Amino acid sequence: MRVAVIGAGRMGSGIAQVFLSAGAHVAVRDPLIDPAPAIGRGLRTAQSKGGGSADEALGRLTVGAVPYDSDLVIEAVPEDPGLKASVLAEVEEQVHDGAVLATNTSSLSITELSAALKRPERFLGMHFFNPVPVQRLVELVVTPATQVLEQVRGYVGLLGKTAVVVNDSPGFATSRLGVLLGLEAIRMVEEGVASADDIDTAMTLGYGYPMGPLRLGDLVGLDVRLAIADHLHARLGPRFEPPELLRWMVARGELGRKTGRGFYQW
Ligand SMILES: NC(=O)c1ccc[n+]([C@@H]2O[C@H](COP(=O)([O-])OP(=O)(O)OC[C@H]3O[C@@H](n4cnc5c(N)ncnc54)[C@H](O)[C@@H]3O)[C@@H](O)[C@H]2O)c1
Repeated sequence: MRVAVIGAGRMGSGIAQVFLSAGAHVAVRDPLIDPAPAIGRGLRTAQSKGGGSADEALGRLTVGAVPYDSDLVIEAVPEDPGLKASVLAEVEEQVHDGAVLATNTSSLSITELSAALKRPERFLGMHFFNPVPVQRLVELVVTPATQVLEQVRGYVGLLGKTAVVVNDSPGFATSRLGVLLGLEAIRMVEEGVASADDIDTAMTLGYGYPMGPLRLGDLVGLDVRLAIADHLHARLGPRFEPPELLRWMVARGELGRKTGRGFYQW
């Protein structure tokens, strides 16, 4: 199979790596960085854990042009609707009519992005999670026009990952539920119901979550959490209104692990 990945940052290089590991030919296009070193490092790590030959897989990587005969093109450029729409429209012209186009957006409307395309029936969201080689879920986000779901479900199976299917709606399934839980946990700290540590322990030991919602917020970045909450608040209404405590922490630069302080000291 032939896959093209547009944008080779954190997500694009991971997506390229897992398709190479699954035996695909992969072309990667990024105007700013050479993706080969990061992908090579990822493939060598996978090899050391029992994966296939990194050198053999790297032999199937090309950098630059998107091949006309690509089966699947995955866009992973920054989260900017105008940039994504123009990249998708441009690449649609460069591949054959039967190619599938996918976006790795984590928050934008798939329906709105599909307005830029001539073949919206061959387009959907393929939401991978970070780090791509480790995370087992791919959220497939479809519009009423999408006709390539079963084909793409097969591609996810080739990667050894699990697909869930979500109709295009704000926050898809993952952010909508994950952010709601995180916001309520912050409101509980704000109201003095319990400490951050006790709220997280309640969910890890009581409900079997691998990580509590406040620790997860610190890892994701509280500024990122706030931006998603603002987006969902605007689209889905008051139940996503960000708590004052979250705004206040972000304003003070308490963003979680990346600044050394959030609900925890890092
Ligand atoms: N980082 C995450 O945890 C995560 C998780 C799921 C989804 N996403 C989504 O994945 C997408 C990419 O995120 P990321 O974290 O990899 O970003 P990133 O900033 O690490 O990488 C984006 C890459 O796109 C490149 N780029 C910019 N303009 C381009 C163009 N016109 N053509 C080709 N490449 C171009 C940049 O040079 C950069 O290397 C975003 O839509 C983001 O919302 C991110």
